[in-house]
Amino acid sequence: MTAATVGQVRLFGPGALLRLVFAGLLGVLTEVAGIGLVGTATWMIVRAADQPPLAALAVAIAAVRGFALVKGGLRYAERLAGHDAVLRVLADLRARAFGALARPAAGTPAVSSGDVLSRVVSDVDGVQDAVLRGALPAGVAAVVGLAGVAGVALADPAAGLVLLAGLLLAGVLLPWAGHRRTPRSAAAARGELTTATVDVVHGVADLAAYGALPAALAGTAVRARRLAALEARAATVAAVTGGAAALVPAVVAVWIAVLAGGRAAPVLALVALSVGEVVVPLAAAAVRHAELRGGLRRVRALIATAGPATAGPATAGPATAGPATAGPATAGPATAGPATARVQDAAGGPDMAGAGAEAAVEPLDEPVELVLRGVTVRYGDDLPPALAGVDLALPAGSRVAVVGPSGSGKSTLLAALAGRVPLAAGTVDGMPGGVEAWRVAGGVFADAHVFHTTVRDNLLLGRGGALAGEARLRRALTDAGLPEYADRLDDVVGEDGAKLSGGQRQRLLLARALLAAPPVLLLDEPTEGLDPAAADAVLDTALRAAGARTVVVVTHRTAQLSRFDRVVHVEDGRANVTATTG
Ligand SMILES: Nc1ncnc2c1ncn2[C@@H]1O[C@H](COP(=O)(O)OP(=O)(O)OP(=O)(O)O)[C@@H](O)[C@H]1O
Repeated sequence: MTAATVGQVRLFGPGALLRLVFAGLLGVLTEVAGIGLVGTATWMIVRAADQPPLAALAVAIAAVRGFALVKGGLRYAERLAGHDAVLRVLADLRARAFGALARPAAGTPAVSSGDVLSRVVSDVDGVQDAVLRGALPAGVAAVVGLAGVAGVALADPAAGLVLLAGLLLAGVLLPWAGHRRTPRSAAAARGELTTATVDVVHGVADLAAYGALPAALAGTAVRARRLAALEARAATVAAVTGGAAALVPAVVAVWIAVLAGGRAAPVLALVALSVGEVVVPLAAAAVRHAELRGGLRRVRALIATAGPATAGPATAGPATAGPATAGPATAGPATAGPATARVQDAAGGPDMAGAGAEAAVEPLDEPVELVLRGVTVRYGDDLPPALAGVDLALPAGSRVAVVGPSGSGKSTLLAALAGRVPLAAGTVDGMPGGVEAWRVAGGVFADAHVFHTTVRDNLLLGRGGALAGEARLRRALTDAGLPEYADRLDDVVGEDGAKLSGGQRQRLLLARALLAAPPVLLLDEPTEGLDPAAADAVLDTALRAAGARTVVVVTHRTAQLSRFDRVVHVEDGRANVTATTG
């Protein structure tokens, strides 16, 4: 998808444009009624000072009443028409955005669900602001401003010139300056933040299991602060330019009052003030438009990825929902990912050094013997125990297979060893003092998550985010049976490994666990998704790579059992240990 292709995507069709023009026309009439009201009322007050007969003021009195009534009615109609047009545009845009997501054209790059959330919700909603607070008021201001200048100039050319100068300053110069000074990257920053947040929420168990949660939260906080800083800057620019613009009509009115003199002066001054008020909101609207610009482009880019079947509903007129085959939608947050040291540096927050240092851990090298005594785990008071009084010794360096029917408690046993579930009764003895449980026992759990970031960053989670030499990363990948990614460390793997096959995803998780290398390596079905021969080969290399560490593997493959010293049979939350002959 080229920039030109994206640029050609129309956000609304001719039908919506007609409705918007109608709303704009009502807006112009509303403002004219307002200006007429102010002008007539001022003239009437000035004239009343001469104490003329009431009949001389009758027409003016009727006109004031008429303008006031008409203005209220027109304002209501204008709001109705404007919102109706915009809400139709939004409904249509959402349908097209969902259509593009449901049936993307061939070759469309994947967008993370967090980023999609940001595009479909806040970016599409931004169109409402862009139209109602930007395009419509700008159109109305242009027409009313020109008509106002012409009217005032007819009565007093010098006053007309002053008004023109004021309108150019408040309605063109200040909005232009505000537009230029507003940071453009807020929409992309918002997308990055939602992507990172969704990733952290989905991967929170893994982040906790590898002790990387504080760093990930710190990284997300940095993105949040960055977005807040961009929004604060935009708000400051809007306040400064909007405040300056608000002063202009008052100065213009005083100037015209002095310039015109006589009875016409108050009428001209107040009419000029009313015309000036129409352009004042444009300064804030320009800043808002600058903020929304990135979002609007992202919406266009998303719609441009629609496949041929989703050329949009009949009313949409998306002329170019054509073949989109290359390039990411926008400067997308493809590598938001968990907060590793590298990502944090890029984000540049002040507290990142601390978070990175906290994350820098080396694997524990001491041998550990864990012993479970009477361990009972319950997931709810009214539920039967998932583990019921399990006794199990895991000598240092032992190789233990855990087998049993589905739902028998195998994963819960691993969770108990890793300290991931509270024990209703019993103890896990042998944990070295002063060391977090995740550094002693960890690995691949049933709910393991692959982060929407690079292969490298996914592996580094297994080192608590600490930088590891490329050679170690490559060896972990090779040991886990994923050598094809040894030279692709910077490939982004998609949301929860969407760009990997099921088997590759599993091997990436295994590589992460091998790199973390805790003294007790827990692997919950690490070769799931591989064919039997590949599963056996990967298990062999993984067991070899684990060296002197204890390895506990949940497996359904009885053919693999000969590789273990002992087999734990789990049934209804109870464990029976048998030694193997292999
Ligand atoms: N978070 C949870 N909340 C409630 N019940 C749970 C939870 N996790 C597991 N259980 C229940 O605890 C029991 C043991 O589950 P566990 O996941 O340990 O079994 P498993 O042997 O690993 O199964 P599988 O081989 O299918 O993965 C099951 O009855 C399961 O329904």
